[in-house]
This record gives sequence, structure tokens and C-alpha cells, in this order.
Amino acid sequence: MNLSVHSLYKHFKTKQGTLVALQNINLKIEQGEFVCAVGASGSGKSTLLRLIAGLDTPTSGEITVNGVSVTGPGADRGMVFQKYTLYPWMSVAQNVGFGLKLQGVPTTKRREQIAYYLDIVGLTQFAHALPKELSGGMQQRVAIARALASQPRILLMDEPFGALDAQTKEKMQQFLLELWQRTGTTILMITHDVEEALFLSQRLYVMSSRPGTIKTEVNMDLPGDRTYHSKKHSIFQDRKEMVLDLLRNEGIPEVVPC
Ligand SMILES: Nc1ncnc2c1ncn2[C@@H]1O[C@H](COP(=O)(O)OP(=O)(O)OP(=O)(O)O)[C@@H](O)[C@H]1O
Repeated sequence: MNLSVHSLYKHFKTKQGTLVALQNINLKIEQGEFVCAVGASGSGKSTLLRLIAGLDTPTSGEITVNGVSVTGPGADRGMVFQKYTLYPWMSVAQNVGFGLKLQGVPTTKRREQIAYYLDIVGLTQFAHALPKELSGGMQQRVAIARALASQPRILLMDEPFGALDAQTKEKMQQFLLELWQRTGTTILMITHDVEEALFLSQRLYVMSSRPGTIKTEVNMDLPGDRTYHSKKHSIFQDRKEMVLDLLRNEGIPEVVPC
């Protein structure tokens, strides 16, 4: 599996004129990689992910998965959004199995898949609960299980922990890292949280605002296993300073001369 984004542009027509949301985006993600794109608000992160998911079309440029052009949504790309997008009237198990049902997966196979992915996210005992009976972090784990159950080639995550409190967010980051190590799923996650991006990814793209471009690519080759202690490592701290410096002048509203 590889995901390739080549010379991608996205313009939006607004009342003020044409807004260049993305300008000449080029990136590549290989099988099994965990990559983050980090940028200030308005740098086009969500637009980029929506284009890769096939939920919107580029103005120009090309996105391919395994060499095949993306022309719309597909089961090869699983999506997890910031806000919990579970169906409130369905049980946890029904939510996880929803995509499989749409794909026509037979009941027995579907049950097996649901049980497997509920186990992966540690929610087996909540299979029959309704989403409202779960905490925010648990609901997001159901959303991740649902996305994984369709066995996508790549998991696309749009600020998945943005709505969680600080402690739950930390636990979910650790959980996602372990899940990635166990399953080898290819992940592209966007976030405005620099520490989160540095902690989770093997590689990250730093995006600039107005227009959204890729400013630089950073390798996160931290020594040893990643735990919360990794954040205290001097390499981690140096990279954090570097990325924060790059972003420091971003996201400031344009000044209109008087
Ligand atoms: N459908 C749309 N029509 C017009 N402008 C849009 C549309 N979608 C996004 N934009 C504009 O494109 C730019 C990039 O938006 P986008 O939501 O992708 O940024 P972002 O980096 O994800 O921001 P945030 O972190 O705040 O979610 C913004 O200036 C936004 O106003």
C-alpha cells in the first residue's frame, strides 16, 4: 500500500474571491507508516484529509492509493473524525459492524470481525451498550474499531482526540500507538497539537497557512520504545522547539493596510 499526493491544489470560491486552501501539496506514505500533518488553524489540514478521503475533489493535482486515482470515498480509506460520529440508537457492536453490513459481509463473519475489533480497542464488555453510556474516550475507541473493521488500507484521522480532556487524550495517544504497533495499520493523522504529532508519528509534515503548503518534513527517529518518558528526551524537545518555531508566525490574521 502507498498513498501518494502529487501537486495538489484546492481553491474555494468565497464572497471575497478565490481562497487558495492548498497549494502544491506533495506527500507519500508507505505501508505501515504512522504519519502526522500538523499546522495552525486554517492551514488546510481538514481540506487535505477530506480530499484524500474522496469527500471533496481537488482543483488540480492527483491523489493515488496503490497507484489508483482517488475519485470518491472508498473502503480502502477509513475515516475517524474529531466529533463522535456513532449512531446513538445503535449498540456499540452494531456501530462497529455498520460498514461491514453495508458491504454485505455475512452475519457470522460480521460477528467475528466485530468481536475481534472490540477486543483490539478493549471494549468487549460494552458490546451491547449504547454510545451515550460510554465516556468520550470510549466512544472514540468505538469509532476507531468501526473504521478498522472494514479493513482499510489506510486510516485517516482528523483531530481524533481534539474533543477530549487532557488526561483522556494522553491515554488515547498511548492506546493508538499500541494499536498501531500491534496491527501495523497505515495511519495519516492531522492535528494542531505539535506534541501529539511528534509523540505519535514516525514522520510529520508541517503545514503553513494562507495558502496551505507543506513547509517541511520532520523525521521522528526517537531511540527506544515510545512512552511518556520519550517526551522528555532531548531529541523530542529539540524537534518540538523547531516545529513550534516554524509554526510561530503561522495562523496570524492578515493585516489589512489602512
Ligand atoms: N467549503 C469551504 N468553502 C470555503 N472555504 C473553505 C471551505 N472549507 C475550508 N475553507 C477554507 O479553507 C481554509 C482551510 O480550512 P481547513 O478547515 O482545511 O483548515 P484546518 O487547518 O483544518 O483548520 P482547523 O485546524 O481550524 O480545523 C480555511 O481558510 C477555510 O476557511
